[in-house]
Amino acid sequence: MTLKKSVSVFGVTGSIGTSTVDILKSHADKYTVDAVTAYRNVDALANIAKELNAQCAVIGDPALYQDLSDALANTGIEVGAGENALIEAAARPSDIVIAAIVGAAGLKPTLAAIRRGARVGLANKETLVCAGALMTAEVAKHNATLIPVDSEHSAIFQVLEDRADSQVDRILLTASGGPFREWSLDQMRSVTRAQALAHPNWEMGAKISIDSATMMNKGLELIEAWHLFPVAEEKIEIVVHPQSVVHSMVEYCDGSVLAQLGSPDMRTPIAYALAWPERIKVDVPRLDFATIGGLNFQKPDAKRFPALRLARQALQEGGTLPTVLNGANEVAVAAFLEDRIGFLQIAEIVETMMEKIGSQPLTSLDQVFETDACVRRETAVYIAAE
Ligand SMILES: NC(=O)C1=CN([C@@H]2O[C@H](COP(=O)(O)OP(=O)(O)OC[C@H]3O[C@@H](n4cnc5c(N)ncnc54)[C@H](OP(=O)(O)O)[C@@H]3O)[C@@H](O)[C@H]2O)C=CC1
Ligand SMILES: CC(=O)[C@@H](O)[C@H](O)COP(=O)(O)O
Ligand SMILES: [Mn+2]
Repeated sequence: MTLKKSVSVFGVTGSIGTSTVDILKSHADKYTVDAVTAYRNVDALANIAKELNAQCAVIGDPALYQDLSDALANTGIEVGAGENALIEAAARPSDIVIAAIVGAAGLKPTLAAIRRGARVGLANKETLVCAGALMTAEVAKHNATLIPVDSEHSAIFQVLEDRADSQVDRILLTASGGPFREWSLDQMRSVTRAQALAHPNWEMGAKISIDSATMMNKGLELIEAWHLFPVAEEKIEIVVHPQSVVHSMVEYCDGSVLAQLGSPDMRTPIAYALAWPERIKVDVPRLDFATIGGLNFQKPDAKRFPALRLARQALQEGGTLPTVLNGANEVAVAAFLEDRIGFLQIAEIVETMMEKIGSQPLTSLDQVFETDACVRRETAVYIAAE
């Protein structure tokens, strides 16, 4: 009989969070649940905490402490609220932490889990974009384990094994191209919020859906891949693959290309991060190749999707530039979702902030937090003045 593993889920009310809940419920013989967290969604958090028999529930917004306490009264579930409570929850001794908070808000709790040597299933790509080198150094220092949950990075992780950089010729990061893959720049000028949120293949939270539509998601994933896998930046290529069936590929020095394929359903990579190095059964739709018929691949269009160029520039220049790119993008995406700016302005604003703020050598995590806060302030001021 194998011992059950305890799991904490940060961002449990979100798209990745609820897919994780689904797997944990169907494998209750293998996993217990320690901490679950959300930001403002008290009712959903309380219901999930009760359903999973969690030990502890934390709400990010400190003003909602009493609401959560009331919702969990007489359950025996510990309750916390605010950023420090999120960090404390990550420091609790669960075996596995699924890091699925959206945006740079996920950085500090993820860091706390890494610092106690946990296994972290990382969905929160912004953590690696903002502070990749510092985070991977923390992983090594504390003997933590980082398992990518992002579908492309899970694919690469599954086919890369422990190959040395010298044996890898290319990492081929696949991109759906998003809802505007075939739209002209003129058409893209008047994109609505609803059109941008309608991803062709994946059901995801609002922020990453907009990132997919601008293809900034693939830019963030380029930076994420570079931090996760030991290859030179120029060996990471982005290829548009509209079906999102091939989740990414690795080309080796002998010409072999290994790919991981599957239905576009995040329960597969989440389950892999939970069960690694084993696999567990997941009830996802299976691929029917005869019905799919064909798989297509094409070059991304850097003119219509400037976010790709900006992300590669941030990766090449390094320092705090990826932090600037990420912070400006988060603020611009929020402004687009509130109908305060147009779709094409998102990348324009990111580019302006990268030029305005520039890059400093990366020295400490405190510097990352300060840069992130400064970029957010300046981007908000810039948007308000536009
Ligand atoms: N969705 C997907 O398929 C994929 C997502 N990812 C990455 O995973 C992460 C999560 O994405 P997704 O699940 O789509 O996002 P969602 O918006 O669906 O969920 C976000 C979660 O984070 C919580 N949250 C939001 N803001 C804060 C904050 N300031 N402090 C604490 N918690 C917060 C939300 O709580 P509340 O509900 O209370 O607001 C919610 O639980 C992102 O980094 C994304 O890029 C990667 C690959 C695929
Ligand atoms: C499911 C997942 O991993 C997302 O990051 C997805 O890849 C988004 O699709 P795009 O390829 O359109 O960015
Ligand atoms: Mn992805």
